Amino acid sequence: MEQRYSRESRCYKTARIFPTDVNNHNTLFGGKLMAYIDDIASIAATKHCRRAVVTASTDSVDFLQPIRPSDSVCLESFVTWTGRTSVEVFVKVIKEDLLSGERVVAATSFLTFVALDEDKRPVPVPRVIPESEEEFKLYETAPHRADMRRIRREQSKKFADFLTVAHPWD
Ligand SMILES: CC(=O)SCCNC(=O)CCNC(=O)[C@H](O)C(C)(C)COP(=O)(O)OP(=O)(O)OC[C@H]1O[C@@H](n2cnc3c(N)ncnc32)[C@H](O)[C@@H]1OP(=O)(O)O
Repeated sequence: MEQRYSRESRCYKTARIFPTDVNNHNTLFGGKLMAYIDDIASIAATKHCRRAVVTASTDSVDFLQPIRPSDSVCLESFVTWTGRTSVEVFVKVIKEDLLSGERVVAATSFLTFVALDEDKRPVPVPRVIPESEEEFKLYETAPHRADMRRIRREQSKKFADFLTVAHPWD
């Protein structure tokens, strides 16, 4: 079975916070950060699988600290765990006060991507191998998150079956 190190999927993105990126609290708009997260996570997933991938779920996004226009924001992303055809990707968001240099973890996120073959069907992915302390911690705790995802997915499907597809104006 093919395998790859977590570091082989690692990628980074650093950005300034522009006036058009902030909300009415003058902090980074959550939707903007989520777009950055999905973007960088999809790159990490693709680097690991070297195939087309789709986002199956954004499992969690925890906004831990507000990000201000005086900060830069640095996102780091890598594959932490693999199922048969899916990969779990972790994104760490570090904000840095550009004048003082102080850095804080401002947000964390887990996402699941599924690799697809040429016919858009799920296809097996290479196994991931952790190396650093952080990668091991994320790898060891992943089966629990995968169980939670499976339960949530089943609940989601049942809930979707219950929901009406009628438009409110029908
Ligand atoms: C990069 C982008 O912007 S993509 C755009 C947004 N994403 C999309 O449009 C994807 C829409 N969804 C789909 O196409 C499908 O639901 C797929 C491809 C994600 C899954 O297809 P399914 O037919 O349900 O596949 P299947 O049941 O075989 O599951 C395949 C894998 O996906 C995982 N999976 C499926 N749905 C979810 C979910 N909601 N959350 C987490 N994992 C999931 C399964 O656990 C399985 O993983 P495993 O093989 O590692 O055990």
